[in-house]
Amino acid sequence: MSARSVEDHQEHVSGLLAALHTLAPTALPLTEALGSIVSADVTSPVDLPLFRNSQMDGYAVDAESVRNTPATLAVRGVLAAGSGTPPKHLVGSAFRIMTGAPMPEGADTVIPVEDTTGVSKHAVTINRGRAAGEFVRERGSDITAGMLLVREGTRLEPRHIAALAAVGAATVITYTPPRVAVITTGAELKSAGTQLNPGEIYDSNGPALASLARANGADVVSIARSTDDPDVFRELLSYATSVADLVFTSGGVSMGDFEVVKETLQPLGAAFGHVAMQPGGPQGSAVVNEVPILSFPGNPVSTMVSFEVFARENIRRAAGLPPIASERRPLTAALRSIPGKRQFLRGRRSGDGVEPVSGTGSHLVAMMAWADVLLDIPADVTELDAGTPVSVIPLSAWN
Ligand SMILES: Nc1nc2c(c(=O)[nH]1)N[C@H]1C(S)=C(S)[C@@H](COP(=O)(O)OP(=O)(O)OC[C@H]3O[C@@H](n4cnc5c(N)ncnc54)[C@H](O)[C@@H]3O)O[C@H]1N2
Ligand code: MOO
Repeated sequence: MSARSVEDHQEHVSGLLAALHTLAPTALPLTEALGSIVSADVTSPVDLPLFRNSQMDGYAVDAESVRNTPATLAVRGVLAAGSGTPPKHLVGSAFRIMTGAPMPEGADTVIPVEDTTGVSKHAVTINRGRAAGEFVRERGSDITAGMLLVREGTRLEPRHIAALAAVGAATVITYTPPRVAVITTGAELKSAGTQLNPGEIYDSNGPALASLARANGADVVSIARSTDDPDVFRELLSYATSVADLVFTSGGVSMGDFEVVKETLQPLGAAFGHVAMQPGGPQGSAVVNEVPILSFPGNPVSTMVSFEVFARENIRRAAGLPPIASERRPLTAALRSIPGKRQFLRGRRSGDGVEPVSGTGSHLVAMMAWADVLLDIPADVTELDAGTPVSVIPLSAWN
């Protein structure tokens, strides 16, 4: 691959990842669906309430018969919630009725038990009348069949689960999170929490890429680390492509003597080259066992910026998440930028503006933790005065 602009490489990567957008949706049992993203509008198959029922424990009557109180009425029976097909109401009589019980056909009002005096099992005195319709929950007064219940793109919260359950949906159709595998490379890498020998460092790209993928809706199915031995890398790659829809690698793509990613993937038809950006210049991509591989440079900031610029929006779209829009904010301080490369500098929102928070070095992983945006500086810009509006890319996946 010859040198490319960021836009050209974005287009190339989006082409490689096109299959992520056609993953078949998943039908999830409601009890497992919390937090998943609904992949198509859900309309209600039924009216809610399903039938006309009482809002109170009391007596179902017709309003007309209790207009003048006190009024003593014959009680024809007791209706509990779940009590089946409702009986017919006879004008001037009452049924004792519980909250949620179907209203007798023809009754139009419920008198709460507090407003009555029991005379006997078969008679009641109503002490206060009510207007027709009071304390009656009409069929369909919440939602009617065919109305929109949950919109496509909704992240399911408990209240959505409640509504779906209420209309009798046992499952909900959700986006299938793309499965992502991460392979970091480098003989110098150890896991956090272990003892380092001289020259070794902790692997931050594994946790970084895995959590970036997860935060943007992916299902991270494997995180592995390879030495610089091509056989080890090949084996990890073979496993990763058997379980994932997309594989990220980090490191081993530049000009050194031990570039295991490049060495292994190039014979398989991978493209390696330079993208006119900093950080994240060296980039590789391949398709192995029909699975797209994105090979990011090993420097920690380069890896994270590569994810943000090339992978994030593709994963979000596949997962059903909305895009994260860039913002325009005035710089709080002047800055300089390298000519010929699009710069993604680390910045932090400050009031309505944005301040640069780090040097340009792509090893400055701790400084990046202070940033909440990337300042997106075009390739042809070398100097910007304080107050100049710049495009900024939010880093947080959670809004
Ligand atoms: N002669 C040249 N050297 C380099 C060039 C170049 O154009 N000519 N480009 C530089 C740039 S820019 C970058 S970015 C890096 C990319 O190098 P690699 O992708 O081959 O990455 P490594 O050499 O494996 O590692 C680079 C750096 O990052 C550290 N690293 C690697 N993996 C991890 C990890 N998982 N966690 C934390 N840190 C990691 C590694 O120790 C190195 O310090 O190449 C430049 N060189
Ligand atoms: O392209 Mo590298 O990412 O600048 O350090």
